[in-house]
Amino acid sequence: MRHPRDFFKPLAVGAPEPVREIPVPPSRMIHFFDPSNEKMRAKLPAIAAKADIVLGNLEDAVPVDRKESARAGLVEVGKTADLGGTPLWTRVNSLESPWVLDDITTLVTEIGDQLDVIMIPKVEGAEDIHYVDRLVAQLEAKAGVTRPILLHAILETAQGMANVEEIAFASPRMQGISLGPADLAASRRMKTTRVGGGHPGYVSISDPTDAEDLEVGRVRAQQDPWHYTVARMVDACVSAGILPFYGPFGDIKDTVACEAQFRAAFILGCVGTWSLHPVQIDIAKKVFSPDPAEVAFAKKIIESIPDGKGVHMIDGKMQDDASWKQAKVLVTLAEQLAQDDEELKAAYGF
Ligand SMILES: CC(C)(COP(=O)(O)OP(=O)(O)OC[C@H]1O[C@@H](n2cnc3c(N)ncnc32)[C@H](O)[C@@H]1OP(=O)(O)O)[C@@H](O)C(=O)NCCC(=O)NCCSC(=O)C[C@H](O)C(=O)O
Ligand SMILES: [Mg+2]
Repeated sequence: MRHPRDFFKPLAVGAPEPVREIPVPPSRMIHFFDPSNEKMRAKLPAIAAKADIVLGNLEDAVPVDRKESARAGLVEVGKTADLGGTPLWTRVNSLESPWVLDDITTLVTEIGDQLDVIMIPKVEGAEDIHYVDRLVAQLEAKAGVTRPILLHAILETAQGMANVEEIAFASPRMQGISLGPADLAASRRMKTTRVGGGHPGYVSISDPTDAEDLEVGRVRAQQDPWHYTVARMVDACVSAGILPFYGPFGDIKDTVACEAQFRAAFILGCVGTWSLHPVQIDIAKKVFSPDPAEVAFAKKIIESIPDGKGVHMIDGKMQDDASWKQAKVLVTLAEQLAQDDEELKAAYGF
């Protein structure tokens, strides 16, 4: 284990100094695009104008015969596309794959100053992050990259889940963690073919209203199979000072269920999610920007309790030091998002 005092020294001579605080720009959605797809590359400036973050995906969903062209396409994006200041991320291939070394080497040396975050799939423990951390530092030094590239882990194996805390604390480069529900479901041998979201078999059932007939009057409600995982990921991230994200929702046509899944993650503490299709950008924006009515009530709490202490009744509800802090979370997020968004500024009354 590294000595805490060494944590902020570069891991290679000439690499930029590690960051002390993780930057928190609007991060409501990480929009995935396939850089081997010329049409998607051409549309990227328009997508970047709407999305908080754009991510060139090199891993799953990119066919084997397009791995090289996806990498080259992302280099072209980094060198030529006008993203108007929207952060550019990548998801590289997994660490056991034959492509990842070339992914990281090419991207850091060719477009290291354009790349904000490298997302690492299927992270199983701190050792995976340590490997990438040192490699990226060596490449940053070689290429003269001026600010450190951050790392983001995807939780998508049972082993990774068991080690989520050590992953979150593994390096000062750690920016955040996302849930990878498809790979995680497979790793855990969960019985679902869905990419995120609920399942009609995962339900709670009310008691029967007729003791003789067990079918009568019983209400079934689908539960969220990702509740435990997301909550644990949020705790690991917050305790390490990094950002938790939900992941993909694969049923692109079911915008209603997508919104419900995103909202559950938002309420549990996630700062954002992935969008796989342009339609999911607007859903994420709506869900991960706090509701103006809640923000108005939170502002009322803060205004009514200027020192944030003691017990108060506001609109019939008890408020105290702790609920003042809850209100602060909502208002701080709303203020941050409203800075670059006139519509939200008006909606929140700032
Ligand atoms: C899911 C898709 C394959 C659907 O694509 P398509 O059938 O082409 O959808 P549409 O016809 O509705 O598309 C309309 C137009 O929008 C463009 N489009 C579609 N998706 C994107 C996008 N992500 N970014 C930019 N533009 C997009 C289409 O080109 C159409 O354009 P036009 O013809 O000009 O009108 C597709 O959306 C897609 O490939 N999405 C990304 C999928 C992806 O990245 N998957 C990997 C992440 S999820 C994962 O890996 C699982 C995870 O790791 C885990 O373990 O859980
Ligand atoms: Mg995956």
